[in-house]
Amino acid sequence: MSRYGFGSDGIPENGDDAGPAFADGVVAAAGIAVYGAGSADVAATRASLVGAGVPAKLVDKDATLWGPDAEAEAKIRLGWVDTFRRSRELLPRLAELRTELADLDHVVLAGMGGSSLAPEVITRTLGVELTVLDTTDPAQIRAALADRLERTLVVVSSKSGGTVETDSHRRAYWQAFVDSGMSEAEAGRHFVVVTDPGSPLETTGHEMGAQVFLADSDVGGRYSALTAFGVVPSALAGVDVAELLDQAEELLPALSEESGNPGLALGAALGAAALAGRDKVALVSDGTGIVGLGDWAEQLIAESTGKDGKGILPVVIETPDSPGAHGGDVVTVTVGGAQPPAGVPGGGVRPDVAVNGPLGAQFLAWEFATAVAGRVIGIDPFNQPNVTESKNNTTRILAEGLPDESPAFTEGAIEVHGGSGDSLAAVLGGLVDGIDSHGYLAVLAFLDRVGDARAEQSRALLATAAGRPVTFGWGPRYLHSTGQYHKGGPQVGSFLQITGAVAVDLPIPGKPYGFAELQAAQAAGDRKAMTDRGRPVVRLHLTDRAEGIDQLLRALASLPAR
Ligand SMILES: O=P(O)(O)OC[C@H]1O[C@H](O)[C@H](O)[C@@H](O)[C@@H]1O
Repeated sequence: MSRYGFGSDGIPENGDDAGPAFADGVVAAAGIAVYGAGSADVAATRASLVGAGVPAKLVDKDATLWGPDAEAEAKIRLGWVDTFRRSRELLPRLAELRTELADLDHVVLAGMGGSSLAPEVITRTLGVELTVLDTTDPAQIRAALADRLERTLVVVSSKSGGTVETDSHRRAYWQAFVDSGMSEAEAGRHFVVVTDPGSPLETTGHEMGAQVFLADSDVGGRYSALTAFGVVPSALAGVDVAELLDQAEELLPALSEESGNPGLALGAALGAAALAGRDKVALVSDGTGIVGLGDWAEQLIAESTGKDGKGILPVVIETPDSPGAHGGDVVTVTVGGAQPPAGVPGGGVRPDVAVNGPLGAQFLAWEFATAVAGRVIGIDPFNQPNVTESKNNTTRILAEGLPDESPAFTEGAIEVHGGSGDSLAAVLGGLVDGIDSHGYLAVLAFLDRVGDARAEQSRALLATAAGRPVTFGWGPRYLHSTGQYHKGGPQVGSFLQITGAVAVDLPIPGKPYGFAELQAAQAAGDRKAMTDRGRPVVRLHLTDRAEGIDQLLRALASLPAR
C-alpha cells in the first residue's frame, strides 16, 4: 500500500486488507473531504496534535500554539478563524454600493499577494469578470487603463496601505480618470479602498472621496480570503459572497474536533510529510469546479512556512496532465470543488492527498491546515521575516540607479546574464544540471501576465528537463508570496529570472521613476537577494518579448528529458 492510501495507478486501494483503507483515509465534514491522510506517519502526527489539544485551542485562538517567540504575533493574527462572522456585516453596504455604482461594471482590483489572490480564485471559480492588477509591467497596466475606463471601478486593496505597486496603480488610475476629463469628485467615485484601520491608505481614500472599507486588522494578508480583502472586490464584481461565508461557517465546528476534522487531517498530512523529507507540495486542480486555488494556497503555504531554513514548497501544476506532479520529495495534492459520489478524486493524477469541497470551506480548511503544519514543522506561520529584503534592495536601487550589467552574450532576442556556457541551451542545461538533489528551480518572470502569458509554458518544459520540482512566478507578484520561501526557506533553490524590454513606459504620477524603472529595480533587487545568498541565478533579458519567448521555449524543448 502506498504511504497515503492510494494505489500506484491512481485508484484508491480497496482490495484485501486494504479494503477499508480508502474509506479510513477520508476525513470529511461540511462538504470538505480530505482523502489519503490516513497513513501511519500522519496518524502519529495527528495523535500528537490531538494529545496537545491543538484543534480546539486553535479554534479558540490560543496564541501559544507556536511557542513563545511566535506568541506576540499570533495574538493579533488569529482572527481568520471566525472572520466570516464580521464579514457578513459588510454585505448590506456592498449590496447598496453595487446598485449605486451599477454604471461602473468593469471592476479592477489593485492589490498584491494576500490583497488580490483570493478574489482572483473566487471570481475565476464562479466565472465572474475581475481584472486583477498585481504587476508593475507598463504594457499590462497601460492595457488595463485603456480598457473601458469610463465604466471602471478600481478597488485599491492594501492591508498596510504602503505597498508600492498598489500605491502606483492608484496614482496611475487617478491620473487617467482626471486626464479623461473627470472632475476630482467624479474620479473619487470610481475608487473603493480596502485597508486596515489607521493605515495611510485609509486617510488617502477619504481624501480621494473613495468608499473606504476597513478590514479585520487581526488577520494577516495571506489568511484574509474571507475578510473584506476577499469579500469587497468579489461582491462588487458580482459574486454572491454570502454563500462562501456560509460554507466556511459550516466547517468551523468540525475544526475543533479530534476526529472528522478535515483541516487537522490536511495539516497533519502536510506537516508529517515535510518532517519526513517530503517538503514540496504539488498542487493540482482536479477539474471539478475550483479554478486557481493553487495560486492562492501557494502564498499561504510558502509565506507561512518558508523561514528559518525550513518550509514547504508549493508547486502549482497547471493541469492534471502537466509534468512535475510527482517526485520522491513531493506530496501530490489535488484540489477540487465537487467530487461526484463514489468518484475517484484526483482528476487523472495519482494524488497522495485529495481535498475536495466548496471554495469557502476550502479557504478555511487550508488556513487551518497551514497553521497546524506550521506547528508540526516548528515555525511561526504568521510572520514573513525575509519579505522586506528584496523591497529594501529595490528602494536602494531606485535611489542609486539600476546596476550597470552587461550580458555574458546575446543570442537572437535574448541577452544572457549569469550561468555557464556559451549558448542559451548550454546555459539552461547547466542551470538544470546544477539543481540541488533536494532542490527546486523557480522561474521568475518580470513580464506582462496577459501579453506575455506564453512564458508560463517554460515551467512544464523545465520540469520535464529537470526531473525536479519547478515553480513559475510572475514578478513582482511572487515577491509577496513564494519570495519569502526563496529567501527564508531551505537554501536549495536555483533561479531563472526573465525580464523584458519595455517599448513604451508609463509614468507613476508624483514619483521620480516610471513603472519600467520600478519593475527593473524589483527584478534587480530580488536578484541581489538571491546572489547574496550564493544561489545560482540566470537572468534572461528579452530584447524582443514575443521573439524571445519563442526562442526560450524552443531552447527548453531541445533539452533532454530526465
Ligand atoms: O496588503 P498589503 O499590505 O499591500 O500587502 C500585500 C502583501 O505584501 C507583503 O509582501 C506581504 O508579505 C504579503 O503577505 C502581503 O499580502
